[in-house]
Amino acid sequence: MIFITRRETFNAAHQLYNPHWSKEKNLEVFGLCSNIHGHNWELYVTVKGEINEETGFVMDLKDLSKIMKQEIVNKVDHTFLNTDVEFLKGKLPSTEVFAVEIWKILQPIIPNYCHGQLHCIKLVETANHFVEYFG
Ligand SMILES: Nc1nc2c(c(=O)[nH]1)N=C([C@H](O)[C@H](O)COP(=O)(O)OP(=O)(O)OP(=O)(O)O)CN2
Repeated sequence: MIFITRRETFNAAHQLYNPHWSKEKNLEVFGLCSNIHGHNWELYVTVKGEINEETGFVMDLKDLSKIMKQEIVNKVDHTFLNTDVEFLKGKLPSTEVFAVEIWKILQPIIPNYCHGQLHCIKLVETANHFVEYFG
C-alpha cells in the first residue's frame, strides 16, 4: 500500500456564526472569527492503493488535480462559503465541516479513476492550523 497526495489552493471567505445564537454569544464562542474573514486555503487529497505495474502509478496525479478542481476548487474559489456554495448550504463552514463535505464528494469519485481509494482530506486554513479527515 502506498499513499499519493495532490495539493490545490483557493481563496474563500467564511464566517463562524451560529444563526440560532445571539451576536453576543457568537462573539463569545468564535471571537473575531464570528466576523466575515478570508483565507488562502490549501487542500491536500491523499489516495491510497497499490502501484499499477504498467503505469507505475497508483493514480495519475493529473486526474486527481482535475477532479479536485472540477468538484471542489471551481465551486469554492473566491466565494463566501456560508452562502455561495451549494454543498455547504445550511452548514456552519468550520474547517472540520468543510473537510467532511469535501470527503463526501470525492470519496465515491476516486475509484472511477484507479484501483485506489480516498485516504485523507487535509484542509489548511491558516499557516498555524489545519484539519485531517480520514472518513
Ligand atoms: N476547530 C476550529 N477552530 C477554529 C476554526 C475552525 O475552522 N475550526 N477557525 C477559526 C477561524 O476561522 C480563524 O480565522 C482562525 O484565525 P486565527 O486563529 O487568527 O489564525 P491563526 O491560527 O493563523 O492565528 P494565531 O494567531 O496563531 O491563532 C478559529 N478556530
